[in-house]
Amino acid sequence: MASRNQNRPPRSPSTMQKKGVGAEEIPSDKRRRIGGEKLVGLGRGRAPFGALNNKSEVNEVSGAGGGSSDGSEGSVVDFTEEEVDALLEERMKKGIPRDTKKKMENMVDLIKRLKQCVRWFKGKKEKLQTDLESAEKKCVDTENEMKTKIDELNEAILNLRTTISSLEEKVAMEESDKQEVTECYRKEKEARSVAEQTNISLSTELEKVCDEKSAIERKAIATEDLYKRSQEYNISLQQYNSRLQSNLETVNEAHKRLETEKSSIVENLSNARGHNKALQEQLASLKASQDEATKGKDMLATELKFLRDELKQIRDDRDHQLGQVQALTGEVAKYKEYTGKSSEQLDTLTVKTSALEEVCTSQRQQIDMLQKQLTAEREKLKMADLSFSETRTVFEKQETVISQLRERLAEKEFQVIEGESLRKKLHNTILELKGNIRVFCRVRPLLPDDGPAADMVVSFPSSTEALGRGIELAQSGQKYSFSFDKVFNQEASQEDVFTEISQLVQSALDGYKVCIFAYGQTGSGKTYTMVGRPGLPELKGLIPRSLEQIFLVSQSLKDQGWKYTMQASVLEIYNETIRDLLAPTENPGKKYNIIHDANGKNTYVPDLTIVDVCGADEISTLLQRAAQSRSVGRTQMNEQSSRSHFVFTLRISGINENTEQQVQGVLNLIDLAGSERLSKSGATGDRLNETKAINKSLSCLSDVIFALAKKEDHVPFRNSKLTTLLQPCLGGDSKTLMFVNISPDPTSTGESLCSLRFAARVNSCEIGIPRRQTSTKSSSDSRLSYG
Ligand SMILES: Nc1ncnc2c1ncn2[C@@H]1O[C@H](COP(=O)(O)OP(=O)(O)OP(=O)(O)O)[C@@H](O)[C@H]1O
Repeated sequence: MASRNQNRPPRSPSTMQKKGVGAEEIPSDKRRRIGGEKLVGLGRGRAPFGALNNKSEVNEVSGAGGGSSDGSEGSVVDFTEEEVDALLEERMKKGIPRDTKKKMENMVDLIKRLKQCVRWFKGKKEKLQTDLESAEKKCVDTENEMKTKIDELNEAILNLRTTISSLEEKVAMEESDKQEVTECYRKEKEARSVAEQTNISLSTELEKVCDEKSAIERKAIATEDLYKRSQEYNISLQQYNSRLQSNLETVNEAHKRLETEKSSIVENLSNARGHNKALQEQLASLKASQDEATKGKDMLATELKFLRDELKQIRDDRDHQLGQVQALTGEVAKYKEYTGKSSEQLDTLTVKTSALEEVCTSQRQQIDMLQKQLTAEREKLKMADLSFSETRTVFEKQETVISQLRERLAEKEFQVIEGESLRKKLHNTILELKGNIRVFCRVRPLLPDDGPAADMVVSFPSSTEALGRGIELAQSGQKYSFSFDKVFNQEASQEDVFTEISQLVQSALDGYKVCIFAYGQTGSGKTYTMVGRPGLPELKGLIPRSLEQIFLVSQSLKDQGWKYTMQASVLEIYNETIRDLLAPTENPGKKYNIIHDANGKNTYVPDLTIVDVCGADEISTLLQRAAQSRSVGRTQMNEQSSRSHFVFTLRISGINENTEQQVQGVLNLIDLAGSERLSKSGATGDRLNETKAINKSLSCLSDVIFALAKKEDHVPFRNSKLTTLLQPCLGGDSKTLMFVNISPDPTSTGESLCSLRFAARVNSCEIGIPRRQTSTKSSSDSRLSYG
């Protein structure tokens, strides 16, 4: 503002007059300058003006002013514009008086005042002239000054422009900074609002925590004492634990030893059995030869007796004939003495005698022969007796060996039973130590429809600690490593996989709830793992193999007094609806509910078909029936995709007649529906709804597992049919195994990564300690439960 006033040229008084600027508009200092040095006379200057209007006033003023009333020209009176105008118009206003004298006086007075006015004007003009000159000079000076100033200002403007452009740059920079800052601010604002919310919730929590803290503090005092005692107890527990650890190690070693011993015993046993069999056969043949010998001996004895009788007869005959011969000889002598007889009679007698002698001789020979025969037979008998006693000794020896072997066999069998129960205990201890949910991973081989083998995305680490337990997945140049309880590569056969789970399956016979389920994306090999390929015995899956083992072992346990009964049911959960896959007739509208018993430990599905099964062959028929009824569909990922969760349940009731012990085990074998993202499944319409239902129930399953792992108060079992059904199996006291099936197809890497991440989280869960279901005879329930 100051510079603008400096630049404006000063207004000349004439200009001011032209523009009709009133005296009151002129600043007082300027008015004084207009009055000049005559300011003192301003009061007097008004006198002529007053005189113009009022004559008496003029006279008074004239009197006071001295010589001015005569119209002397020396004095200068100050006029205002109004006074000048009034002076000029006075004559017109007053008109011309008729009286000439008066007229003259007025005229003189007017002329006087006009002269005074003219003088004032002149003085003023001079003054104005001087002022103008000085003003012009000033103006020139000011102009020069202005020019200099303008130059300076131009220079300043240039400088300012440069400054402005640099400032503009700065402003642009500042603007972008500002935008960044605004963005940061917005983010911070969001973060702040989140933080505020967190803060609020934290405050609430803090309050709660404070309350809890005070409660805890109160408790802490009470607990402190307890703590001290606990510490002592803890120390003793630690000692106990270390003892247990060392015991475990020794037990493990003992177990290994027992295993080796068991295998050698089993081998010995089979050798002994073979030997026993040979001995039995030998014994049987010896018995047969002994029988033969006894028979021979009896025959010889009979023969001997017969020979003896015969000999006696012959001897009697001989004696008789000798008597006859002697009688005849006496007679012959008598005849010869008394020769009264004819020579013919003598000849006859001689012939008779010689015939008798011949008979005698032949009989003697016969007797000799018979005696020889008798001696030979006696020899034979002796020999037979000898061999009989030898055979008896051998037989007795063999009987001793057999009884010894039997004793050893019984001993070994006892050891085997003990070893078996130790195995069960150790197996359960191992499971408890590992946590009762375990995860096995299986990678299927590349199929012809998969991507090229060169792009293999799955690999298996070969380091000692990760061998058979580690898996690596490559995605976008990054490698993700996972580790599970067991990892099966593409080469693992169905039998290899089953061997690893056979112990777990067997514990269903020991009275545990066992749940094995296969999880994975569509086409990753879940059904192959669980069911296998029908019609190809070597490709049978876990379900048929498990059931075969259960029946085989249940048969072998008969020797120990165990009797088992089994009931099977098969259902599927399709779009959150239960379907009975063994129902004799199709009943599409039928609704099946899931019911928990009072303590929540057992779950039932009333009206579900339950089949009593006695052998593995029955099971395969049931599985075929169920497989035919199962809902399958086609997805982009698998031609025959299982669109439902398939649940096979075998309830096992066992009773030991020797010990009165009763066990109730449950084996749940589940082939879950494929877990794939909606985008990847390519599903639309009904298939889309199916996929949504599948994903919902699988996410419910993971929610339940994680809630259990975090030991949350509320576990959302009821959020899906699958988790409601499996509540007793997942709820803690069952043995659970999850198979995560992986496809090596490079296009499935994303899905595989999701599955592996889920499985890794499950693997880190501990959901409780498995409990054996034992009961007395009376407390058993005939309904089929899922846990
Ligand atoms: N270990 C394996 N060895 C050989 N072939 C396999 C193996 N695992 C899976 N396959 C084959 O891969 C294909 C897909 O397997 P499968 O049907 O079992 O997958 P899935 O996970 O059950 O799929 P969905 O969830 O869609 O039912 C089948 O042709 C199957 O025979």
